[in-house]
Amino acid sequence: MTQLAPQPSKSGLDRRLLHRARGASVFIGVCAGLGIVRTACVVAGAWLTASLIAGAFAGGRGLDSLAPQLMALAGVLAARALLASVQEAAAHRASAGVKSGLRRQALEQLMRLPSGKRHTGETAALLVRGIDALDDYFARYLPQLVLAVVVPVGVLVVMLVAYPPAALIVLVTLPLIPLFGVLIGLYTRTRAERQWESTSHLAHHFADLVAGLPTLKAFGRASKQVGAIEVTTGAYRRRSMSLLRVAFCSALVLELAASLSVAVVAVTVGVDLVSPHNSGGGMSGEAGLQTALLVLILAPEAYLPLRNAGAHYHASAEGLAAAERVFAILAETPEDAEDRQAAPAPGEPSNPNAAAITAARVMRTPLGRAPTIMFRRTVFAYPGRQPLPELSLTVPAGQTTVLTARSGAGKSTLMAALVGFRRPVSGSIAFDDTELDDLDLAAVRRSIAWLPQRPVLVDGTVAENVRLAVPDGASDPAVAKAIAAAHAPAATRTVAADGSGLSAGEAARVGLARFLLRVDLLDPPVLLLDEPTAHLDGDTEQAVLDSFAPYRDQRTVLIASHRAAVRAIADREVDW
Ligand SMILES: Nc1ncnc2c1ncn2[C@@H]1O[C@H](COP(=O)(O)OP(=O)(O)OP(=O)(O)O)[C@@H](O)[C@H]1O
Repeated sequence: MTQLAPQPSKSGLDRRLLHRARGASVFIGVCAGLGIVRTACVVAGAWLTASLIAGAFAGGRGLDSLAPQLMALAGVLAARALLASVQEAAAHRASAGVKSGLRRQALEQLMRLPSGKRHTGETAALLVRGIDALDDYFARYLPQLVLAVVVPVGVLVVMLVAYPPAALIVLVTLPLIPLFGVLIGLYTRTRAERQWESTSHLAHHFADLVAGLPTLKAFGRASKQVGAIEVTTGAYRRRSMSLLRVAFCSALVLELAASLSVAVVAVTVGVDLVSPHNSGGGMSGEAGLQTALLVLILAPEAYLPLRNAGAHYHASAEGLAAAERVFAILAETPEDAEDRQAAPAPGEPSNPNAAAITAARVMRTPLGRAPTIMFRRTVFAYPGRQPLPELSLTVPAGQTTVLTARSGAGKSTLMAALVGFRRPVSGSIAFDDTELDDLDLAAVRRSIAWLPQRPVLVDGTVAENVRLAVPDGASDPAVAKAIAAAHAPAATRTVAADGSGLSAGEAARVGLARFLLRVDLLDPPVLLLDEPTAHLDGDTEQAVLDSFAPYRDQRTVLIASHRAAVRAIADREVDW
């Protein structure tokens, strides 16, 4: 089983994030390049400012002789501003690329994993707001982190040449900033995780509440939810404030450490300037003042990027916590997801063959024409429930088999297992003589048309809903043919995702039209229909079954139904 627990990045540089993000290494290279130019600008700006002030005050030079230096200083300041905006633009571009890449990978992975117990609201919050929060990491923290390496080194080298005692003080005090930063960061990380938990919980709660609002109103319970929302939002507020508190305190600590260090440098330089013989620094006259000013201007610049990196780390903590969860999804295998959704309750049997089955999985060709389907001593189990009774069943090739077992016996579960959305905890499922676990699941799914008991609808027209049957889309005439055969509502009628706008029978017929379109266009050899006529009146049911008759020919058809009209078309009925 894959480790799903978050793995904190100790360095503040999340390697998995950079590895996953295509173009991130180019971005870091650009940041480093810009950082070197920026360091040169910082040093040049400091040197020009120092020589201007020293020239004017100690050298007594006029505006005419200082004009070239003033022009150069203006040029350096303009270049610095330009660099900052280029860096900002590059950072936002890189961040947008990383975010869309992560979203795409996560969505593709979610499509590959079996539908399970993942909460829609929580997943939506993770993929939208969570990934958006990475902006702070890529657009702010990462560039500062690169600057925090490049700028202090450049500044230290210049200070070492200009005035070694100040360089020594900066060298000794500079590590205090990252040290405090790491200590505070470790503390913040847990809080950021908790904060993200609150965000997910809130999103999940709201999504559930909105979905269930009609039912709550019908039972007069809607107003009671106000209290529950107050509790959830209260927890969210408290955690946000606690995270902000830590962020403010951390900024204060880093600011204090940097200010005290600069003060020590200033005192040393000041003392040396006043009494040059005391330290042997030889700071006197215009040159001495220029050196002193250069050191005083450069000293805060050495600490600034580190302080900024510390501050931006807090802003990026939420994005990093969300990224951990995205990585957990990306690391998940279909077996993990199934374990999560079908883990046997304590005391229930587990599937001892699971590891062997996974290891032996091989890619085979799609199913042959109308295969025989066999369930051999198959047991399904849902978490916290008694396993369903063991089932052995043969669905003969090219025939229509109707399952008439009682409600709750496991008919829908069995169909979901044939398309790989459920795995038995013991026993096996085979198409002809090949076990499902030895077949390529994607190919198996292409060979099956499945009409679930409650077809999923999306916001849009009936035609758009029907067209979802095939990945590559379908022509208007093909959609119209399927709609007519299923006696579904007009193609232009609008449908809401919750089914409102259509009666239950009409929604079922939209699902049926989608199913028939898939059969028409993909010609799958296996058809699974779960209660296809449950909401239809007798006449419509008969008309739908008549339209369906040609599709049954030469295919292995499995239908779950108790309806007499459906049972009448069966070659075989099975009850258990
Ligand atoms: N997601 C789930 N979590 C927990 N238990 C489940 C889940 N889905 C189904 N079950 C349980 O598994 C059993 C079989 O359910 P299933 O829907 O397969 O039965 P069915 O024969 O299709 O029922 P019906 O004829 O009413 O549609 C039931 O007891 C049901 O409560």
